[in-house]
Amino acid sequence: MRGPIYVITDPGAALPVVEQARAAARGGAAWVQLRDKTASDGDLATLIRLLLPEMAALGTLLIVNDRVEVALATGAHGLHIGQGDGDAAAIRRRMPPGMILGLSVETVAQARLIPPGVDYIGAGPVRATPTKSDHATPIGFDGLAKIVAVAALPTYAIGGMKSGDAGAVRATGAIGMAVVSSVTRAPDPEAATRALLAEWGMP
Ligand SMILES: Cc1ncc(COP(=O)(O)OP(=O)(O)O)c(N)n1
Ligand SMILES: Cc1nc(C(=O)O)sc1CCOP(=O)(O)O
Ligand SMILES: [Mg+2]
Repeated sequence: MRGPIYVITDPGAALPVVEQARAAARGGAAWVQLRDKTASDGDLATLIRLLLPEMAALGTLLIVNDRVEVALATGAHGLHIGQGDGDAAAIRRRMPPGMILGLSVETVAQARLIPPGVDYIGAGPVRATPTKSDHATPIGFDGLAKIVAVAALPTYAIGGMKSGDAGAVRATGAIGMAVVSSVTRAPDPEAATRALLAEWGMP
């Protein structure tokens, strides 16, 4: 199984997205997700093609948020979609073998309906967060534990996750945490990633 720290980039942070991704990978993030609602498909594809070999060399998976066509065209390691981003089963059928598909899950009811072919879920928001203005109702750690139990898939906690949360996340059965601001808005994103990893008992 993949490591516990999943970093999602933020074009609103001071550091350029490309440097956020590099810092997270150097710091030991198992996953980096490129999330930019406004970038053109062309610019996003250029960024993915630049980062893919760098991420692969560091053992980090590069995941694309939302953009099915861009993820497929660039050969990204994976794609992350939310409940409103399309039919996961239909998208899976278009993906080559080995490409990773992640799905957001906000409720136990959604967890019961995860189609085959989803590789992992991001469950949340655990806490309310200003990073995603349209987030669902926060589920807390209790809600997270219920989703983990029903989904029976590798689960990353998301939404307000920060230093000090590793124990509570682990207690729910989730395998890690997905973070935006805890890393991308830290003074030193590489060190912040490393510190989160250390809290999970990873070197
Ligand atoms: C790992 C992970 N989990 C959840 C999300 C949220 O996806 P979604 O609900 O589609 O919202 P947007 O990120 O598209 O605003 C995620 N991106 N990553
Ligand atoms: C991208 C995203 N998805 C969420 C969900 O609940 O599905 S919460 C979120 C933003 C998480 O940002 P931060 O780590 O800064 O709180
Ligand atoms: Mg989405």
